[in-house]
Amino acid sequence: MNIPALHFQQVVKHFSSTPVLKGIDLRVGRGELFGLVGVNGAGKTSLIKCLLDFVALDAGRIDIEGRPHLSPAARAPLAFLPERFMPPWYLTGGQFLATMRKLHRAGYGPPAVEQMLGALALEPDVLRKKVRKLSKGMTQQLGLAACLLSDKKILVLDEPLGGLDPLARAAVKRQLRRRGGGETVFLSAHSLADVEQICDRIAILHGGRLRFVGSPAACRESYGGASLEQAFIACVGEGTSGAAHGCASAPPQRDLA
Ligand SMILES: Nc1ncnc2c1ncn2[C@@H]1O[C@H](COP(=O)(O)OP(=O)(O)OP(=O)(O)O)[C@@H](O)[C@H]1O
Repeated sequence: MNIPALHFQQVVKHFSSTPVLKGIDLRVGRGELFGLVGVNGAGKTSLIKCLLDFVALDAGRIDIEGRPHLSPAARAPLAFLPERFMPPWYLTGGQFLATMRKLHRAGYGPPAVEQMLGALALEPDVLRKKVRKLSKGMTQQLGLAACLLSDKKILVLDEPLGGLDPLARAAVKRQLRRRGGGETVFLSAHSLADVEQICDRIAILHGGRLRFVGSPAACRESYGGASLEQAFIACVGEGTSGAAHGCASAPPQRDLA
């Protein structure tokens, strides 16, 4: 049997009495580059937090490579880049990467670091600078470098492309597509052009449910529109109750997975 890298089953999450995730079913295959998209506040970060056991599920289950996500051993194959990445301010970039190498129990040395920084279009002097002196984009790139160097099988990246300049974004996308070890990537993003370029499949989260799961091409086909952005707008506009980012009734779902 083909065990998925990530398997969300009827995942429900409320914050106070507000339902954010209303029963998410999703399989992410091994080696897939999977993009989670949705409007601001749709629940993308919440789903990622559920996966990482940063918050408890109200119902449902998540398996990582066939093992319940609540077990620390099940989460061992994950490397994570948070949306608002803030490494310890007092470390230099080099010290941060060395710390992450230990935490990830990875075996890379200075040549791999140098190569990764080059591949991500990041100047090598980030290794000498204190991270508090790095720009937001440079800090994010440093976090991405730690994830990509981690030797972990599943990379969970919350908006890894947000806030990067066009050069850095192109370099990160190239690196994500090129990843050597066949890692699974589960990322959230807002730029649908980026998602279309790099993701094998996407899921559109809206109103607490998945409206669509499938390839970007299938999404365009399903919802029409010349671009994925137009298809996305048609998808999240369909069947809404008029609530800002939610819908009162169960919306239609086109699950092409
Ligand atoms: N700790 C929390 N306590 C209460 N409500 C929360 C908490 N975390 C998230 N929420 C709410 O859950 C909803 C989903 O938030 P979430 O951050 O998951 O959305 P998102 O899709 O990642 O948004 P964005 O694209 O803006 O980053 C929002 O309404 C948010 O206010």
